[in-house]
Amino acid sequence: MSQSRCTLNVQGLDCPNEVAILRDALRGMPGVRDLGFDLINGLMTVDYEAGVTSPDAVLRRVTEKARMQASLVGAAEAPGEPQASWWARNGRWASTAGAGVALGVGTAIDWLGPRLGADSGMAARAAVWCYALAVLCGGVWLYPRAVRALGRLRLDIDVLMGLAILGAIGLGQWDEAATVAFLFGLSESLEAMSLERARRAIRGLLEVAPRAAERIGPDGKVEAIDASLIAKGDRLLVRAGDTIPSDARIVKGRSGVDQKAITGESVPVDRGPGDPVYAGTVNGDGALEVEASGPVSDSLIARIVQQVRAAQAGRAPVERRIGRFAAVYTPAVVAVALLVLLGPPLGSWASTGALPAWPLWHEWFYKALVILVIACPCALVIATPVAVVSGLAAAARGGVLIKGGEFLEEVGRLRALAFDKTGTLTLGRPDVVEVVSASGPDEGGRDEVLRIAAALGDRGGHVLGKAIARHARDLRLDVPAADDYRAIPGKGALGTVGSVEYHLGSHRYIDEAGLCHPGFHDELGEAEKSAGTAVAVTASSGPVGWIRLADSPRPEAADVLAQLHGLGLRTIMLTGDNARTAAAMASQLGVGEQRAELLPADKVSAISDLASTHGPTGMVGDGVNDAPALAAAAVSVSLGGISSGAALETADIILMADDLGRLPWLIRLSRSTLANIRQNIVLALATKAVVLALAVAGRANLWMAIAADVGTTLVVVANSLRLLRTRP
Ligand SMILES: Nc1ncnc2c1ncn2[C@@H]1O[C@H](COP(=O)(O)OP(=O)(O)OP(=O)(O)O)[C@@H](O)[C@H]1O
Ligand SMILES: [Zn+2]
Repeated sequence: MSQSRCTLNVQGLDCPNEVAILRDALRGMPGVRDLGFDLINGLMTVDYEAGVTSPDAVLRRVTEKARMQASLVGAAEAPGEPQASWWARNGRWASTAGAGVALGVGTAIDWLGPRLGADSGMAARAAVWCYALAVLCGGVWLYPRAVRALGRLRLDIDVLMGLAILGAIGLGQWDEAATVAFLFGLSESLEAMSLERARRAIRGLLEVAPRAAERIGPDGKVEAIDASLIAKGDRLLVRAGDTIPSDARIVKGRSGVDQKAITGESVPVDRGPGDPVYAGTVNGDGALEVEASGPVSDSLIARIVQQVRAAQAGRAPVERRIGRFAAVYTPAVVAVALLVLLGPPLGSWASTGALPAWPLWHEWFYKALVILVIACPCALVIATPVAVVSGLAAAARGGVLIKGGEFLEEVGRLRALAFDKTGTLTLGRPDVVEVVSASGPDEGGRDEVLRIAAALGDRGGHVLGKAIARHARDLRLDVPAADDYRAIPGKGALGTVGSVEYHLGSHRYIDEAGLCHPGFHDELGEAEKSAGTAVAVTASSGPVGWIRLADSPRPEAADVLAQLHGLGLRTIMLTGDNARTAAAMASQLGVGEQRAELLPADKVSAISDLASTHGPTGMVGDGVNDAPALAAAAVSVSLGGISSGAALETADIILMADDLGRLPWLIRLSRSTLANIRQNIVLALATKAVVLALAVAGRANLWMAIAADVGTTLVVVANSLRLLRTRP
């Protein structure tokens, strides 16, 4: 039995209310493991045991038990506009408008009737009919849901509003009941509208790949096809200025390609035959002929969109905390309402032995109704998901892929950031700058050192070894094959060349292996003072020579580090390189702190050590050989998502471009998201507190309470959507 996942597009899934209904409907269903909800896109993901249940069974359960319209969404396919009926799309507005008109007419009759000399009794009756109509229209969506929620013994917004309307009618205040129904309908319509806007904005951000493509047939004829039909190996024509329809390799042509859709940076990158290009990126001035590397659904941009969707569906910790708060908040406010309703009469009963007369009850009952309305947690509950989703989408557009709301949240809380040196702070492309033979300064000795080092380097995947092998080949030396190759991570490597065992590695490594000689030791020590990294080459009989390699720092690194310091973060460089080289690089870049000569396991313990001294510590690496340290950090960031598939898998956050430039922006984005959530919560709570105080004092009426609730919800959503406009 295997774990599978399916996604359902559920109509009307935009409030925590529906989440509760769906959870109830699927509770206890055999084979259903876990549910995820994406309120912005109206999606529900279901993790289930294939073989025990199926997507169709889940879908049936949703339509039958939860009575909600739903459809299955293919994994790769974008959940496009749902095929909704006119009523599903415009029903809310229509019924709200109906309620508004009825309310307006009722108020007019109520007010003008007697003044125009009509029979006041008749005018009042006519007005009540209008109000009743408004109550009916404004609440058409509400009543069935309220009844269903009551059936499940849930006190949700629908029940609270239903009670408020019913209560007002019970008090004979038809005008109030009508106002509540109308305002509630209006709030739902406005909320649905602003969520739909958010939905569209996010879809627009992420769905950049074109839907059409031009395929070149074997006969050379060009045919227009739907992008979804592209298969691996198809020849495609990409005209100048066109968006590239799928990930591909260039066969013919040369052009500047704008990779903004993926990296967030609008700089044309020169691309020619053999180079990869990606779906969603924009071709410059040259026409290209490319060979598709797979269907559009496998493209990098599709994977990014899927990741962002999955991240949106997950719940950030703040969101969970708010959910827990709301679970306490609503019952607490309802308790206050009961207290306000029952406190005074019970008090007077205790002192006089009789319950007060009805007219007195009237006032308390009304107060209690107002408080019930305040008990709605909607503005509070919606505050976080919209902010998080907007933040995730803004990040994706800026070329930063964040795998979950929790990481977006966490990265703003970091106190320190550790960086791997090679490939992260440096370009990771070292060049050989000096070769010295232990046997003397003649050319033949130097070539021998290079040939042996290259033979070993060729066998392994270490950047230094590979750089040496490349250098030897550039010099047209013939590099022998090494046997019995073995790498010792963080130290070096050994192997036999022509039946002699050789070692290639750090000075520390050959010292520890007892392969160093006093004179060589001092010379190598001197060499280590110069820029770069010196690696020693030794045989079991003694030193052969050393090779010094230099790696240049990333051009943006110093500036990025300075900006991070400006944001109050500590920066630490972690490296396996020797202490001198590390110190030189650290001071050149302005890194706050550095730790050198670390073995891979030391990097992991360095992370936990930093976390205990500085607080939450993140780690930035290239995802190639620093996976354990990345996994140990509070948040891991890797760079170069566009050039290395590995980077996409290993970290929580991926800078798609092959540079560090977005790092300070990411921190700022995360902090503004957190600030945004805080503002929303403070605003929602403050409005509620004010209205609650007014209500208890008898100074608030129903429409005020609802208007405050609706107003806050709208302001909160609008405030969150501001994050979408955060650009690097
Ligand atoms: N396969 C190898 N070939 C040559 N030298 C090696 C090899 N493996 C390790 N070394 C030596 O050990 C040192 C530390 O290696 P390690 O791989 O931990 O760090 P690094 O990749 O150079 O730097 P960083 O830790 O910043 O990524 C290197 O500087 C090098 O001197
Ligand atoms: Zn030594």
